[in-house]
Amino acid sequence: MNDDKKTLFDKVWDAHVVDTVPDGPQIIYIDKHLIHEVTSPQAFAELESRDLKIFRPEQIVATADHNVPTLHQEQPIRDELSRNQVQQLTENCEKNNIELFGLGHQYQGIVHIIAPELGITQPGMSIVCGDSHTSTHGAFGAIAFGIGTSQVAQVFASQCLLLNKPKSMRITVNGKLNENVQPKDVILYIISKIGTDGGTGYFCEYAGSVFEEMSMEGRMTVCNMSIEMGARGGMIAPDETTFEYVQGRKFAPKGEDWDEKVAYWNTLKTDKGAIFDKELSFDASEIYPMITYGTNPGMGISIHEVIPSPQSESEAKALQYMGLQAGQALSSIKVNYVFIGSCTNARIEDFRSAAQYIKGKSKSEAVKALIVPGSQQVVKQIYEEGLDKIFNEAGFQIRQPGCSACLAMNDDKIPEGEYCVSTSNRNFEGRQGQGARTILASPLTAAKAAIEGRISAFENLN
Ligand SMILES: CC(C)[C@H](C(=O)O)[C@@H](O)C(=O)O
Ligand code: SF4
Repeated sequence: MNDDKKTLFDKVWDAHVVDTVPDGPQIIYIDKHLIHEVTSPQAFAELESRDLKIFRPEQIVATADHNVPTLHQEQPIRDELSRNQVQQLTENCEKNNIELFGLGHQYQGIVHIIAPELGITQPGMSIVCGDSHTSTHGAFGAIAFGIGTSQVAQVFASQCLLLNKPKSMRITVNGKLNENVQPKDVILYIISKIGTDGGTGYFCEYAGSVFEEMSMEGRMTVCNMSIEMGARGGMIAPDETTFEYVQGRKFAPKGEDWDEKVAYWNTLKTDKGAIFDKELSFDASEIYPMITYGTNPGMGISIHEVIPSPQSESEAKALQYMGLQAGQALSSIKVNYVFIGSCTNARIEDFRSAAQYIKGKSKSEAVKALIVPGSQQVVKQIYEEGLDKIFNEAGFQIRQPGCSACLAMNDDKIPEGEYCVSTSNRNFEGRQGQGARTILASPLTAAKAAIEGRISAFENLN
């Protein structure tokens, strides 16, 4: 074993170890704690019941995203449960001096979209949130992962977590991506190959030319879905692309502090010869635009393939739920909804790529098409760049920021039995509404499905 050689994960982890239980777990310091309205109330209540104070409120950032409506956010929330949760978050933040970007705030949005865009997410940090898609922030070379509500309380009280170090895994993708392949397709492809438990027990580093050449927003899309292959989190070594993205953002380091940070961040790379517990590699040229046809994100195929035969009872059940049959062509599915949004794909680049395709076209009459920006800042960009006109002219509806139809926790639900081509990350039974049928895809593929009312391959594949 090459003990002196460290992985990117080791370097960031080791820098956060406060104490080690001999042959046991370690106490890890947490730099940033993100919270939202769904998983924080019980943790606040626990602290209160034990008469404990929030240890470092200045390291916590809150937003309201999961159950907020995406229409008329300026009005009181109609749904009682949602209204109470959002109200409770506001009260808890006020009481405990926690920065809240709540409804109506210029920085409000999906927690995994706002932290990076505000420069809160930085390389080398440890970041947690009571939310599984916290893995998104790993795109910056941070150790970022979702935690349960009792751990949220632990971090509130101590700014630390007691953790066992996960195993290490590296996924390398080299080569040149095919035309119309987006970062979403890369991660859907990986999950279709390794399955939804391929990363279980591991923290995954993505390496290779494909990720090196990818934009920060694309890297976030990839890391976001690490959790869907079972990994604790995913990360990508910070580089010039990362620094350029972070520099100048509201909470990014400035002046001398910036130079010092960049010097440190430059050291955050896996050493040559460092050993991973598991290594996988894929060839970029084999990746085509992807879609899912089942009820887990691993049930994915290239867009020009037909629905495969089920390999297990659960796959057969998934096909039944989806109303699909082995051998069926994707083009025969009548698409009812298209949802471009969620913490996977609701950043400006996602909307730019969709708008570029949509420009001058009209959506199919059979399709309801929703554009749900990930944050107020993304909304602003959409209007500044004139993308709103493209979407409106094509018959797409632009909503206000929130998790929206990614999960059926707010008003944006897909009706039973209907098909939704969605840029979100989960296609579980009932995820978008009871009986709703979710087909995961990239923003570009989703935009195309909205125009055509069906799923079809891009020209270069015909
Ligand atoms: C509500 C929250 C706990 C949940 C998660 O942890 O991921 C949600 O964000 C999701 O995507 O299912
Ligand atoms: S957008 Fe979807 S996946 Fe992301 S945090 Fe919200 S509910 Fe979870």
